[in-house]
Amino acid sequence: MGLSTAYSPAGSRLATAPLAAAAARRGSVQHLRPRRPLIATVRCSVDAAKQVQDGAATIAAQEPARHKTGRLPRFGVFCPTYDLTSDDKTKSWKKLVTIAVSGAAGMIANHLLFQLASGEVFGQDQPIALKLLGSERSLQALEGVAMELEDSLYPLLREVSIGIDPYEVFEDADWALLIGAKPRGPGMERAALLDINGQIFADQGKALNTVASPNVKVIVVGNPCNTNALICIKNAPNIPAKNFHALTRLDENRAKCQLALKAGVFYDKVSNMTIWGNHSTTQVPDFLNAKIDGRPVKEVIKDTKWLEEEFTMTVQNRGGVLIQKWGRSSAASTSVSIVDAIKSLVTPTPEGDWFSSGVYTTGNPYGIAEDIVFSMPCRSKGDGDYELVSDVLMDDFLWERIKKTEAELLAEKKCVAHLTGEGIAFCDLREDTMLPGEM
Ligand SMILES: NC(=O)c1ccc[n+]([C@@H]2O[C@H](COP(=O)([O-])OP(=O)(O)OC[C@H]3O[C@@H](n4cnc5c(N)ncnc54)[C@H](O)[C@@H]3O)[C@@H](O)[C@H]2O)c1
Repeated sequence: MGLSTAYSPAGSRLATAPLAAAAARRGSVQHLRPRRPLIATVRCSVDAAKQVQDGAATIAAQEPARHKTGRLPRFGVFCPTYDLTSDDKTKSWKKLVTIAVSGAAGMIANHLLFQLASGEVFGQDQPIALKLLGSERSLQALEGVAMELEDSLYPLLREVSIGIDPYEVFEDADWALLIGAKPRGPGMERAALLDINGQIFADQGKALNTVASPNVKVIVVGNPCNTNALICIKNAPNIPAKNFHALTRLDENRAKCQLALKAGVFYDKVSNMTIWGNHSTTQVPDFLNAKIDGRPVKEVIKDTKWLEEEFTMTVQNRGGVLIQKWGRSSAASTSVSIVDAIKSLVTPTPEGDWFSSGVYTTGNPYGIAEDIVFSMPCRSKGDGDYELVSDVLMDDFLWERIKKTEAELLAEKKCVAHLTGEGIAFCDLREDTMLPGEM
């Protein structure tokens, strides 16, 4: 397939010139770039690929350099020298799409990266470049991930690079899938988690603002994902707020599964499933608007008590129960739901249906508080953008619960005021609603 491997030495190519160009494109709002980390991004470049024609020769050739610099060569980072227009099979492929993934050495990414590289997400004519962001601690593991990608011979995977500096890894990204976050340690207050992870997403929002494609689409997975997405939005004023999503698709998929099981139908018969609000136990799986085989759920499942109590609680607590059983948070099904979330934005939503995503509330037609990230029903033409669905039913049961999850998000917002430029944080989270998927 003509992929040639470039084992480029760590720190060999710093991104100062491209960064300046990206900053110039952006115009006025600039953020001061934080201190460059000690280990710079290992970037894929055709130059680097040309340096080496043969992997064994490369390693041998780099040994002296390694001894001189004390740095190890980075494995798994590659870019091709192969010309895509040179044979019939690849001639009709689309322009390369650059996808940045944070937390790339983590459990969710370990599934997701291979789904992305296979063409399952963006299509079999869409070549991709993967730019993997890890923490300093996970850099070596990141090399292992990159090596596995390389060894999988995915024809559509044109480049892999790794790094720990978001200003380098997010450069020119068309998509940013922000998975990396710190898990909550034993005894850690939820407010402390909001602060620690919020700081990560403030930094990453600034980096996206400065170096990513101006129309980058961002999906925030790391928890607490709604508030992390809000922090990103506030730190990336040059990117439309509409481009940011917090992942609630896993909750939607869980809700569809439970309804299908109860109704005794195949899961693809369940449509119009909305998760409202926060990706936490206050989330609201909406059985009022959902349909089974085109009919309102309440016409098919007449057991209202089950819908209001068991169904709702099962969906809300699914992540926590899974952790108890599995000993870790959901990874494979989360990855599948990220794939679903992206596909929902790049393919037209089937007529009459919708999907759930945590999106920015300003201008929403439901009367939900403005300026938070709230899961709501969306439709897309398949162009990466979405519109909110306006024709939804509301009743007292649904509205009461929507207000509860809204109150939680407004309280979370106050906890991170120092990260959104809105003054001094004041954190008064009444209940500790364990986040599905959170350790
Ligand atoms: N929204 C959802 O539906 C959903 C579902 C499941 C899990 N999650 C959340 O996703 C996150 C990741 O889950 P996981 O199972 O992959 O965790 P994991 O611990 O296996 O992986 C996280 C990775 O992120 C890295 N990391 C930490 N800080 C980073 C930073 N600043 N930049 C880049 N990388 C960083 C870590 O080194 C680690 O490799 C968690 O916050 C989890 O709660 C969300």
